[in-house]
Amino acid sequence: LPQVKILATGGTIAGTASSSTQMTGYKAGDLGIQVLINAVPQMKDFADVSGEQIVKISSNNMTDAVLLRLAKRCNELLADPKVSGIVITHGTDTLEETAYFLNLTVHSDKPVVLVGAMRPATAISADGPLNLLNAVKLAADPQAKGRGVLIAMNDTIGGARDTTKTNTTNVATFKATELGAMGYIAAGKNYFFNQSTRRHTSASEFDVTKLDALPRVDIVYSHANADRVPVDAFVKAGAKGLVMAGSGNGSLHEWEEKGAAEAIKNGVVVVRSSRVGNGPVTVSVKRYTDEGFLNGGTLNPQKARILLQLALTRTHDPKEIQRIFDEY
Ligand SMILES: NC(=O)C[C@H](N)C(=O)O
Repeated sequence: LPQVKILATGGTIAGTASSSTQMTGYKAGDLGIQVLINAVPQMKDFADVSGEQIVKISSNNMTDAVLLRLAKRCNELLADPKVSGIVITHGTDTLEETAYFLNLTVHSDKPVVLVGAMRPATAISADGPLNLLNAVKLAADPQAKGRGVLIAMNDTIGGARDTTKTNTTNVATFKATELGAMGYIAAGKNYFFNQSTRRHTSASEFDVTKLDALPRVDIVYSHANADRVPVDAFVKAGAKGLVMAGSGNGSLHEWEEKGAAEAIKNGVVVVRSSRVGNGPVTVSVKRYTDEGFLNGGTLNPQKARILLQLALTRTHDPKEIQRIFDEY
């Protein structure tokens, strides 16, 4: 049987509540990985499974330090020819960020699959056990090789780059709304249809082996009447980069634009992204390009932040960073 390692970080998939009907206000990350493995003995028919507890957190509390630990551990484990794939159990709130981070920092074609749950382990119709079984089968499936980091949730295979959490509580929350799912899990099988054309895993230039911290990058959310106060505060806090969650095609209020343009002059790298959720942020108003703003493409603000952090570990040259945003 293929060897699949499960790295556990907590989340609702390991969450417990005081009754089977309690779907909110539960304790995320309560159960250890062995309890989750014991609850799904069916996994043993498909893979030789063993677990490792990395942290036990609700994923809204994810940190750069844990991301780095996960990437390093994945690279170590996948370098072992005996290991076929990795599953990471994770809270759903920031699962897409961890998935994209690993998509850029794991240098292997072997499958790495992120999985979580929307209902705690103690809930009626808990979604965790089947999601976990699906994730392990996907990590053991040679078809899943070379596609970048995957997300297995609700019988759907999502790609790390384009999949996002779209609903606060529903089990059908992970979607790549316009770019689409990579595939389905149906009748016990994995079916692949789509693939990302962007660089990832083995083709990625990012190497975190020697890093123990990441550069500070903050997200500024645009809105009517937005001024420069958040930009100035982040710059003062030491931000090396900013992602602007602009309106529409990365449009900024002229008041916040002024602050951000000044930050660029002082060496902060500023990427325009969008709060809209679909479509590329492109060169729009020529002035933005003249002021040195970079275009975030189709990455949502939280993923643009991850890519900008990694880009800043390699270069501060805006041209190079725009090249990175165009390729990943
Ligand atoms: N469904 C979940 O997993 C939500 C939880 N707060 C988490 O992200 O850890």
